Amino acid sequence: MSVTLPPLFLERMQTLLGEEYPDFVVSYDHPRFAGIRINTLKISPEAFAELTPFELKPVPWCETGYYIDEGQKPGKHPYYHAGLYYIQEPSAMAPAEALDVQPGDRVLDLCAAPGGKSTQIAARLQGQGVLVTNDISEMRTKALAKNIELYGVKNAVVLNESPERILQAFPGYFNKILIDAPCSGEGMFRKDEDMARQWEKHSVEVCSVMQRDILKSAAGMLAPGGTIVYSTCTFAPEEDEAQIAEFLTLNPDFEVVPLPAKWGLAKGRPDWLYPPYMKVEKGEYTEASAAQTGDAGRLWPHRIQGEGHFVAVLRHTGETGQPGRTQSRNQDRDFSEQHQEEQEQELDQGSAWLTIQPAPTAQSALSSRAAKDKTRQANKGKGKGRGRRQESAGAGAVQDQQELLAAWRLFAGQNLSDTAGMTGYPVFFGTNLYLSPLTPDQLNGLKTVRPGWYVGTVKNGRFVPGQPLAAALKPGESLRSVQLSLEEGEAVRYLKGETLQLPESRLVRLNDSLPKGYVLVGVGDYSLGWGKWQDGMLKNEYPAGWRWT
Ligand SMILES: C[S@@+](CC[C@H](N)C(=O)[O-])C[C@H]1O[C@@H](n2cnc3c(N)ncnc32)[C@H](O)[C@@H]1O
Repeated sequence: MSVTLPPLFLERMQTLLGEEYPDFVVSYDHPRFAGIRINTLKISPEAFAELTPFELKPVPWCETGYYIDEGQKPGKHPYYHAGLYYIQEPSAMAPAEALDVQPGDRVLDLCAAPGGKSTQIAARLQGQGVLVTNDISEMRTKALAKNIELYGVKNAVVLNESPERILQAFPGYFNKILIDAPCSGEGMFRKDEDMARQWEKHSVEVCSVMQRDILKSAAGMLAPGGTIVYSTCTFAPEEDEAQIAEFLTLNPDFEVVPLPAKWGLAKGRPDWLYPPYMKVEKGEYTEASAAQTGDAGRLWPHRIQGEGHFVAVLRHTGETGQPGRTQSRNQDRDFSEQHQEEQEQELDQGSAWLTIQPAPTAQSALSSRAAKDKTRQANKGKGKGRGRRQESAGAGAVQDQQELLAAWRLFAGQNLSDTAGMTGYPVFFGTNLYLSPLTPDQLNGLKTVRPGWYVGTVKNGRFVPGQPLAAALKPGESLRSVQLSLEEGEAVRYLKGETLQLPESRLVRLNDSLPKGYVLVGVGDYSLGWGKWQDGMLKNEYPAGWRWT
């Protein structure tokens, strides 16, 4: 066996798996499986198949997932920097698929860093609805925020909170919740030998306690009729079936939705709820709850091509639209419908939701009465306090915010086409402007890493567009764009931060825009970042922290 596995782990797996055990153990001698998932916010799987440099083989349980051969370097390609795919272990693609996210849903990803499943959820939302993505680890939320930005997600809020505190802000709010729980990681041993070295029986017990608490908070945040997907990358029944059996015993208004009996997915194991080494008395769970754990799914490394996962789909049996089980602020019927209605009502009442229509000229952007009125409305009540990291907005700050919005409108008018979908609640962090799918009040008091889509900031009185703005735009949405070549190494030179010589004839210009100014730079049709063109030179605006090294 190429991986050294903890003896106690092997002993327990032998007890559990019996006749299947030899196949399970032999699977650790095989090479691990690597995969990529196509980011459909940027490209369709069909279009990617036309340009891919990799040999692709479909992952059966994920329409956008593909196996790639070990040894290929998908992280070292300009298409990776264009956010065309996420590098993801194939069995880890199953939980977000099981959540069956639809455009317009309100989704919470509670244990989300570094963002594999959040980017998958965002692609399913297609920019409609809300994704609140959270992780308790401040350090890990940095990678999460970067991935949300790289993959061109416009409608996500990134939090660094405990589930209990999110529950206080969002009781009964979400119709889909993913808990990709912290776990003892037994399914990671082949991929990451450190996990095997750090495993000890104790970690199963510690993780079980965390998982129970997270499930409890999630139940309180789910709207009637909603769905929670609970997943782990471990095989220990204490962290898998036992969590589900206990949850159902405590929450009889939930049921397990069976996973499809195909693709080599195995069923959950109710018979593992009382193995000799687990400290539970028979009868701890109701019979119905115990039986339902059989409808959960297990991905085994000796049965499928992947490292292993446990997935349970928990559906609240209450009717969507009925008064909530919790004191929900939002007991609604159809989420996309409601979200749209709320926005329209707010617009009617002249309140905060903002649709930035790029203004045709500088003058009209600044003098537009309507724009000024809306700005005033957008800033109403801003002094009441917001996300912990947000600046408190005194009179000076409100003035700054009005100037920031005016600068943004001016930038949008001079640089973006009217096909660019620029909508959201304006949220200000100092001089940084975000467009958020949630109101500032909804984020009030929460430790917010990104309140929404970062569009830019003001420096020396001028609007400087953000990298996430570029990452989420398509070439036709910017008045100036350029397609750099892959073969001649232009794209890599841009990604390394070089200034490029570029004749004016290479610029694609819309609406008679002048050549001088911000240019959306792409590899082929897929945006990478900003450049500034003047006199045959493309000045590089790709951020230092994102560069190709
Ligand atoms: C399995 S990893 C998540 C992987 C992620 N879903 C993905 O697909 O990229 C589990 C995460 O849970 C986070 N975590 C641990 N305890 C937590 C808690 N109480 N609330 C929220 N997140 C927690 C960890 O920091 C870790 O990033």
